[in-house]
Amino acid sequence: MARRAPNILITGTPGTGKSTLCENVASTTGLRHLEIGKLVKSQQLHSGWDDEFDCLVIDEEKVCDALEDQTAEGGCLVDYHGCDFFPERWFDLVVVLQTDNTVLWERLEKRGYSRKKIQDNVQCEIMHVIVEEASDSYREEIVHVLQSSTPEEMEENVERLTQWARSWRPSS
Ligand SMILES: Nc1ncnc2c1ncn2[C@@H]1O[C@H](COP(=O)(O)OP(=O)(O)O)[C@@H](O)[C@H]1O
Repeated sequence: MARRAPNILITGTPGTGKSTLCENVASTTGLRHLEIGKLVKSQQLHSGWDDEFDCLVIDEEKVCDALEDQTAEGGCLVDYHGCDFFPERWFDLVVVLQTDNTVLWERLEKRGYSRKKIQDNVQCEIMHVIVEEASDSYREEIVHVLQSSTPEEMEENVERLTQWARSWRPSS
């Protein structure tokens, strides 16, 4: 079945601005913002708490099952800090957000994360973990890495994705 609207994956380390970008693009384009972290909690798509990493252990299969119908229809903005377990066929565009390490540290501190959790996430950003995951999981031509350290960059990213979504046409 052909999609009527594009599906976009917005990924990146926690704190890089995925939710903010998605909320803005959802309001300019009408695409649906699917925040996987919230869905995992509200629909219990996990297998408990990981004490070491201080987060829920998501059940990737259940998450994919829960999203299958919506992604088949199209028009989804999927927001998650990981990207290697979604079916490749779901997405027309994959955006990886990146943030300056010091800026990211401050954002995560404001969020009240523990020192260890901040260090783990900033280390993940320094090592380009999500960029590599996206490059390993999707075709090179649909993966775009965008900077998200300043409000100006956020504005540019919203504009860019809005234009991209508006000019997208289903492939025949
Ligand atoms: N490009 C940016 N410039 C300035 N502040 C930003 C930017 N991106 C995100 N923020 C701020 O950083 C915090 C984390 O953003 P959020 O969208 O929740 O990140 P994520 O969904 O990736 O965890 C929020 O307070 C948000 O306003």
